[in-house]
Formats: sequence, structure tokens, C-alpha cells
Amino acid sequence: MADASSMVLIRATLTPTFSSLSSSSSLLFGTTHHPISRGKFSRSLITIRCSSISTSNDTLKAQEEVSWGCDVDSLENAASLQKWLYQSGLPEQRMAIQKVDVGERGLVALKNIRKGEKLLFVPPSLVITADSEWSCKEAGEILKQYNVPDWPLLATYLISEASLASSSRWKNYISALPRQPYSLLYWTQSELDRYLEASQIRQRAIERINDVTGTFDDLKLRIFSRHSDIFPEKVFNIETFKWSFGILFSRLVRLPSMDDRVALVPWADMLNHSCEVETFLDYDKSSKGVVYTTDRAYQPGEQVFISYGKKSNGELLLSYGFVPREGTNPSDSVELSLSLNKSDKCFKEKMEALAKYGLSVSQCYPLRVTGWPLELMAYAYLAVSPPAMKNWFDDIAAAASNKSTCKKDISFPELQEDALQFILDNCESSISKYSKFLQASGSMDLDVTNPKLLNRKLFLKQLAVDLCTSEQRILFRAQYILRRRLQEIRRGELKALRLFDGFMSLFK
Ligand SMILES: C[S@@+](CC[C@H](N)C(=O)[O-])C[C@H]1O[C@@H](n2cnc3c(N)ncnc32)[C@H](O)[C@@H]1O
Repeated sequence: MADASSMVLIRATLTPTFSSLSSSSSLLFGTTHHPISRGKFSRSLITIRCSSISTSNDTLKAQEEVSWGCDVDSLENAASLQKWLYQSGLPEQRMAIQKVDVGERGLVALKNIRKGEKLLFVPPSLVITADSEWSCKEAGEILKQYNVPDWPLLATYLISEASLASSSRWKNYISALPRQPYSLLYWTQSELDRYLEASQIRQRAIERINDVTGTFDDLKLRIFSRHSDIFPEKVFNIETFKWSFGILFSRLVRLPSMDDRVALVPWADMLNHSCEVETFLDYDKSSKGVVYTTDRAYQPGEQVFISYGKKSNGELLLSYGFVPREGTNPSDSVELSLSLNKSDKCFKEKMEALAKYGLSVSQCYPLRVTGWPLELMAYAYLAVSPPAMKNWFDDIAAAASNKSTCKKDISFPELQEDALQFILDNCESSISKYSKFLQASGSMDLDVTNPKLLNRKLFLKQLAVDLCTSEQRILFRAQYILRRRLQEIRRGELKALRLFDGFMSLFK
């Protein structure tokens, strides 16, 4: 799926970094949080003044059936979606929506599917993009006047269409969407603090919630409050925006052959993710439809998978609300936080050098099962470099930044031991945070008696335990490699020292 930046149920990545309406600081630095409980998330029926929509009794009645999605495993709504898609031009499929073991509902092969076969062929008329026609034309025109970027525009579009129920041509699609997408957007601040304390994903989730809240606040201030007849607060509010952004984060895709446009592709968005496949969606100019080409064969009855991009378990949890089975994600990584020592004699100079390249005193770098980036090593060199190396601070800080023009493979053999020890110390302090959480998780939540609340807590806790176990596993591996490397360096130094002593004794 599409990252907020390249939310790509598809090519690459679903890492939302949607562009906001303005550069307002609220988008990045908002501090308020909005506790959202599952129970609270109900929407009332509203009639929007919209002259392009008939408001006959029939329509009003239909609005009473307004559907903001369904239970995540509802097959009934999925069947209506499938029927409507066929009636609207989706060609005969080799897959059907069914209950599945991985992902609750998914697409299952009806016939043998070969490796390299093209599937889906969703026509552009069934794809939602920023250019899709609005059922409430006035709403669409107003957003266009304000040049609202794609992500907030699509979020508003979904809410507008959902609120118009049967009057929207997307009714069947919207009815089959999850009423509450699995997403960290629905975790309260206290749940994030309690379950994700050890993981940097907690901070990413807070930033994302603040981005969504800030974007909604901007839209409200600049547009909705000025056109409240078209965008009534009962419909266009932070709760409905959490829903629509949750849908976008988990379903929006970027289509490389459609000028990289972001799109919701009904039907295709019923495909679940597997870390073992690499295929993604794209627009196929020859068949004029959204397709994807399988990279393995499927037997009838097998679930067909797609790749949501090479994402870590934390990123998958953040956008899609699931954590793959332990050890199955070759793209998994954990963010390691490194900081300059405040008592460093050159703290100020180092901080200034980092700031020049857009870095701060504390930086996070990804540790992968396969190793760590050169930038992390450069940051470690900077953290341990002595005052005598002042003239190098700038170059080292540049190498620690992600600017591709900067030289990365700097090496200071005389600092290597200290730099590796610095990374090891940080790994070990992170490992102990995970151990603390994982040990405590066994007895957590046993005091909750409300069954619904207990279910929710157990579910979130299990996700957090799965995430923390996989992140800690990568840290353990890094710890092992670092310890061995340090032993080798120290043994080598000892050997050199012994050789030197032996050499000196020749002269005695
Ligand atoms: C694009 S939708 C896929 C269709 C979805 N299963 C449905 O019924 O609407 C993405 C959502 O599917 C679920 N999902 C996808 N891949 C999964 C996986 N490997 N394991 C668990 N859940 C998965 C997650 O809830 C995710 O947010």
C-alpha cells in the first residue's frame, strides 16, 4: 500500500508522510492527543446540504442506512462489493473474497494461477483518485479552490461519500471497508505508553496522530468552518478523519505507471501482505486496468498475496495494524536511538556540526538483521571523537546525515573500538528496556474485568509483544556481532602489544 509518502500497496512503501495543507507547526509539533476508545467511535446520521444530491424521502431513508464500513471480517458486505464491481465493469476474476487465516478477509485463488500471470484488471472507472468525481460537487469544488493536497483531499472525499450513503456511487465499496481499520491511529496515548514504551514506533505513532490531528485542524480552520453547510462538524470531525486516514494508511496505493498517482483500488485492496512475495500493483497501459503480476504459483483455495513494500514489522504495525510471524520478515529493522553525551567537552561543537546537516543531538538509525547503515557508524565516530579531531566534526556529521551527496564511508581505525563500544552500550540499554516490558507483559492487564476492554487490551498487548520480541531479536544479533568485533580488535591489539614487547626485549 502507499506510504503516506509512497503508500504503495505496491511498489515500495507505505510510509505515510502526506503533505499537509500548510506548513503550520500544528502538523508537526501538535502536543494534544485525542484518546479514542473503540466504543466511542460511532457516527450519527447526518444530512449534508448539497444541491447536487437529491434529498427526497428515499434519499433520507437511505441515509439512515449510512454505512461507515463494516466489521473487519464481514463477508456479507464483501459479497455485495464483489457483485457491484462485476456489474460496474470488473472483468471475471480468478480469485474471490473469502475468510482467510492471515488477514481475516482476503483474495483466494479459484483456479490454478501461474507464476508471472497478470491478475485483477480493475478499470480506471473503479479507481478512486484525487480526480474522482464528487457526489457532492460543491464539496469537491471548494477543496480544489484551496488546492488541498491528495492525502487530505482523499480523506475528505471518503467521508463525504460515506456520509451520502446510497447517493454515493461508492456505497458498496465504503460498506465493505473496515469500520475501524487496524491502525495505531486508534491507540490511545496511555496504550501507546503502556505497550510500546520500549519501541521507537511509539514516537512514530504519536507523530502520525499529531499529523492527522494537525491536518484536520487546518482543514477545519481554513475550509470547513467557512463552509459549514457543506462540511458540517457532525460529519467532518476528528473521529471521521481518523477513520478515513486509517483507511488511506492501510489501503492507498501509488501507481508508478499512472504518473505515481495515489489511488484506492477497490477489490485489489482486499489483497493481504506477505513478506515472501515482491509483487505490487500498477496500471497496465495495454489492458487499461490496474493489475499485478504474480511472482509465484497458487493452487485453488490458496490465499493470494501482494507486497505492501519492504517494511519493518514496526512500520507494518503503524500503518496496517499487524505484525508478521516472528522471523518471517527479511526487511525487518529496529530503530536505535543514539545521543551525544552531555558531558562531552565538545558537546556544543558536535551539536552545531550535526545541526548543519539537519541532525539533532539524539538520532535514530535502523539496525537490520543484516547490519547497520554507514550513517550510524559515522554518528558513533562523532560521539566518541576527541577534541583533537575538531576539524573533522563537519565531515563526520555530514556522513551521519542521509544526504546522498555526502561521503559516507569514512573510517577512523583509532576510534573504531570506542565507536563500536558506544553502539554496543546503546544496544544493551535498549535491550534492557525490551526485557523489562516483555517480563512485565505476562502479568499486565489481569486486573481488567470488562470482557470487551479485556479483549482489546489482550489484542494490543499481543501485537506489542510480537513487535518487541522481533525488535529485541535484531538488537541481540547486533549485540553478538559487536561483542565479537570488539573481542577481535582487543585480541589484535593484545597480540600487537605482545609482539611489540617481544621486539623490545631483543634490545635489552
Ligand atoms: C489492504 S487491506 C487488505 C484487506 C483486508 N484484509 C480486509 O479484509 O479489508 C490491509 C489490511 O489487511 C490486514 N492484513 C493485510 N496483510 C496482513 C497480514 N499479513 N497479517 C495480518 N493482517 C493483514 C490488516 O488489517 C491491514 O490493515
